[in-house]
Amino acid sequence: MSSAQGFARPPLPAPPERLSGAALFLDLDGVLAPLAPTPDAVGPEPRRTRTVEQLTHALGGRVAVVSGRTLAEIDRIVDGAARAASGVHGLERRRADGVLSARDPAPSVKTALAAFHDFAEARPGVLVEDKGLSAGLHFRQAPSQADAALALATALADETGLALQPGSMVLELKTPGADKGTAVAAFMAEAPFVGATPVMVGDDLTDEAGFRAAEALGGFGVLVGPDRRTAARYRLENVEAVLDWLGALVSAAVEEKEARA
Ligand SMILES: O=P(O)(O)OC[C@H]1O[C@H](O[C@H]2O[C@H](CO)[C@@H](O)[C@H](O)[C@H]2O)[C@H](O)[C@@H](O)[C@@H]1O
Repeated sequence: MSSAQGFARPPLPAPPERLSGAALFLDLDGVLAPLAPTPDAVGPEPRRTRTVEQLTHALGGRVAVVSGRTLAEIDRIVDGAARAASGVHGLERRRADGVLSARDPAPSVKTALAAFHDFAEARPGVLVEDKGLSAGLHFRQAPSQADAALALATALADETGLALQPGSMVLELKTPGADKGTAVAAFMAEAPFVGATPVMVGDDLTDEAGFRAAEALGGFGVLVGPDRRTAARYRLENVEAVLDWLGALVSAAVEEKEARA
C-alpha cells in the first residue's frame, strides 16, 4: 500500500511456495471460504476439504483451522477434515490428538445476546449469532445499521466487560481471555507442531493476533485480501489464490519426501 493510503512500505509479496518444516494455521471465512451473505450460507466444498486433508497429511499433521466460528461450525464447513482446530477466536480448541479445551462462557454473553436480539428485531437484515462463548451482531445485509450496531456493542462491552471483536460486517462480544494468538501459541507448544515454523493465514482483524504470535515464534503471517496496515509479511489476493498456494505447498512437501526416500 502506498504512503498516500496512510502508510509507507512496499506492497507485501506473495508467500514462498516451498516451506520446509512449516506449521499452517488457517482462518476459515475469507481465507478457505469466500464471504457469503449470511454465516449459514457457507457449506462444505470438495476442493477445500481435499486441500485441508492433503496439507495435513503432507505436513505430518501440522495444520490447524483457527477461526471465529465454533468448532462445530468448522467441522461442518471443512467436512471434518481439520484434526486440530480452534474456535470462537481462540476460546475453544481441539488439539491434534483430539483433546478438547474451552473457556467457561462469561454469563454476560446472554445479556449481550438479549440486547442484540432486541436491536435486530426492529432492523430487517440484521442477524444475531449465538456462539455460546460469544454473541455476534451481523449487518452485512443491513450496512446502514453499522454505526448504530457499533454504538450498541461498544456500550455493552463497557457495561459487561466482554471483549469487543470487530469483524467483516459483524461485531462480536466475546468472553475475554483468549485470541487467535494464544491459540497459535498453545498449538505450537504441543505435538506435532512443536519445533515447526508457524505460518498464520488470515484476512480479518481477529487474525492480527495470530500474525503477531507466528512472528514471535519465528514464523510469519500471510494476509488475504486488500493490503492494509498489518503484522503479516506476505499477502494473497483471495480464497482462490490461497487454495492454489496451499496446493503448491502440498506438491513441494511431497517432492521433498520423495527426494529423501
Ligand atoms: O475467523 P473466521 O474464520 O474468518 O470467522 C470470522 C467470522 O466468520 C463468520 O462471519 C463472516 O462470514 C460470514 C459468511 O461468509 C459473513 O456472512 C459475515 O458477514 C462475516 O462476518 C462467522 O459467522 C463469525 O462467527 C466468525 O467470527
